[in-house]
Amino acid sequence: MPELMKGKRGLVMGVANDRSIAWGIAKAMADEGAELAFSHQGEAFGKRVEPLAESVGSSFLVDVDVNDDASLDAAFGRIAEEWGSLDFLVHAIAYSDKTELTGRFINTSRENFRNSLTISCYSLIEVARRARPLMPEGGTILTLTYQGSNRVTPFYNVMGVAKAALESTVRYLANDLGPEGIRVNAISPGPMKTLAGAAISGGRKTFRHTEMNAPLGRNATLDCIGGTAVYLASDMGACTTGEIVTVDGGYHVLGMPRFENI
Ligand SMILES: NC(=O)c1ccc[n+]([C@@H]2O[C@H](COP(=O)([O-])OP(=O)(O)OC[C@H]3O[C@@H](n4cnc5c(N)ncnc54)[C@H](O)[C@@H]3O)[C@@H](O)[C@H]2O)c1
Repeated sequence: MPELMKGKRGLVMGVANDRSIAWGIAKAMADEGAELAFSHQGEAFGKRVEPLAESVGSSFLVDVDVNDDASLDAAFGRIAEEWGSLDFLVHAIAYSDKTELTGRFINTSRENFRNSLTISCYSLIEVARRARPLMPEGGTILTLTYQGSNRVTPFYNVMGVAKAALESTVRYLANDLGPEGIRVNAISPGPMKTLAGAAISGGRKTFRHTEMNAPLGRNATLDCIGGTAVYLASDMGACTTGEIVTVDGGYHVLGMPRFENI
């Protein structure tokens, strides 16, 4: 079996548990021979991430809150010290106050707007700036988005705006870093049953609706998302940057649901 990520080292940010999209990506990367470091948000998540990291042969954990510059500096400092370079980075981080992932969009507060966009979008710029000097021979940066960025999805609210900004950020970073051989792409999975997914009101209905109507009749899986991440981060994706790759059973091509489902 070919090991598409053999000899490549990557930092995976955003594993909270074994249902996290970042974990699906980490497993796929490890299966293809990558060496991994993990960032976790705080000690409680650290305890959950530790055994998962161990199961893919990694004991390289760093505690990062993307709102805390010092924790970002420390994490990238350690990578520079221990590895000297980085081949890929996975940014699977998003946050909005749960109370605004329900009800009407018009009630979005300034504080939660600022916080959601800072954590879910601006943090990609922060990590890209720190990863860049560690990628002198080029590298890959991946983030995660959702189609609520360009189509209204019930209760996705401010996260839709944050994901639209994130997708635009992917294009600007891709253009900025392309001449240095650093590729920046996003994967846009359909709804997944994760901690972040559970924060969105009516998440189960969105999951079921997508599954019922998607051309493939199925939702995304951690394995499918992981496989897409391997393609984008490996040399197979060497000519692809600034792209949003959708992994949703084809749901995004629909103009309206099947008649039998209306
Ligand atoms: N679940 C879905 O339906 C779905 C669909 C498409 C895209 N996504 C995106 O996938 C990404 C990963 O989410 P997930 O669904 O795997 O959920 P998850 O809850 O497993 O992961 C979210 C991660 O974000 C981290 N995070 C939040 N605030 C942070 C901060 N201030 N500093 C550092 N880390 C922070 C959490 O610790 C957690 O590990 C997110 O960007 C999410 O928007 C999710």
